[in-house]
Amino acid sequence: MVLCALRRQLLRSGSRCGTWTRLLQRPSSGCVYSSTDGFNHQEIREKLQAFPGGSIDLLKQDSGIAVLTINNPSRMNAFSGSMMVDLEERVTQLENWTGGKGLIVQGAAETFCSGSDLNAVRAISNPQDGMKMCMFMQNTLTRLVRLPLISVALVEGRALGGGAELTTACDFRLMASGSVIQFVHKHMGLVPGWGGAARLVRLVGSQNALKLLGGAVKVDPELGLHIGLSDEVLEAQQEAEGVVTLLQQAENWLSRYTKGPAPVIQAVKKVVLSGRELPLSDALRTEKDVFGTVWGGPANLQALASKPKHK
Ligand SMILES: CC[C@@H](C(=O)O)C(=O)SCCNC(=O)CCNC(=O)[C@H](O)C(C)(C)COP(=O)(O)OP(=O)(O)OC[C@H]1O[C@@H](n2cnc3c(N)ncnc32)[C@H](O)[C@@H]1OP(=O)(O)O
Repeated sequence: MVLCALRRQLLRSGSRCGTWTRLLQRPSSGCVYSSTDGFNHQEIREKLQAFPGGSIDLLKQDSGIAVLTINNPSRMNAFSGSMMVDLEERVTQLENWTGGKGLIVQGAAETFCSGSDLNAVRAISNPQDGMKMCMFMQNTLTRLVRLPLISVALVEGRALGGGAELTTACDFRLMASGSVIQFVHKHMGLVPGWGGAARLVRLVGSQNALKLLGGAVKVDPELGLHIGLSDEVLEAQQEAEGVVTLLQQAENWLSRYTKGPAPVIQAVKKVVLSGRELPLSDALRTEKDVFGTVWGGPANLQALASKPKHK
């Protein structure tokens, strides 16, 4: 669906790869659904705002790593309607962050996210509203995936339903010991609708995805590592100066991949993203375009002047 929509968009506008490059530069235009699909962005925003509670908090740090916190602890960080709108706004802020390199998505109060707020879900349980919410969240999470930042979901406690789907919208998942990712949709008489199934298949393969969705399997850190859903298990750590929090551990893990100037790290994410999402010939052309943005750039010239040895 994502690729089809993307290809439709590319074909509509002529030069396919040039357009994809523009999408990478202005990812907010890379939504899956638009008015041509009958999607009325303003209408669904207003509907969602009618279900308030909680917040999505963004902290942009000088290190170039931002922390996005799903914050609704009294409901195990379930997504209220206003939090869905908040998330979209935070993603817009991140798209415009020229100095950004990395992103950590976490839940408040030692748990990740228990999916949609069931109170809001009950109120919009008719098919029309459900489809609108689904398109809104797919657009937002697709834009999250396509941020030019290397992203990590820090999973502590439970990531259930839409919370499990959110973890798949990040490049990496770090699972704290004792944490669980569970696609509980089947138990709710549903399938994922925020793009989580499509992304899961790409992450763990269709066999594993069928098992996780069909069995509503509880994925603990060990199973997560085994099937490639999780990239690392984080344990509570003690250091001479005190406890190293899970967030600090996640930042240390991510900073291995975000050292260097923002334009170079963003270019890294863009070439990997196009390789992940596009057919090979289109991905190669995009890689050429992104290469052109760093070739002869300040970091490249500085590296050439310093006669580097990569020992
Ligand atoms: C398309 C829909 C789909 C999606 O978006 O993709 C979904 O996400 S549907 C939602 C899927 N999630 C769930 O079904 C989670 C249901 N909740 C639970 O299973 C449990 O609450 C828990 C998350 C496993 C935690 O259990 P426990 O530790 O025993 O705590 P409590 O049950 O007492 O929860 C504390 C408090 O939080 C409220 N809560 C939890 N999850 C939600 C939620 N998704 N929506 C609304 N409220 C939620 C729970 O009701 C408790 O509130 P109080 O009773 O007022 O204390």
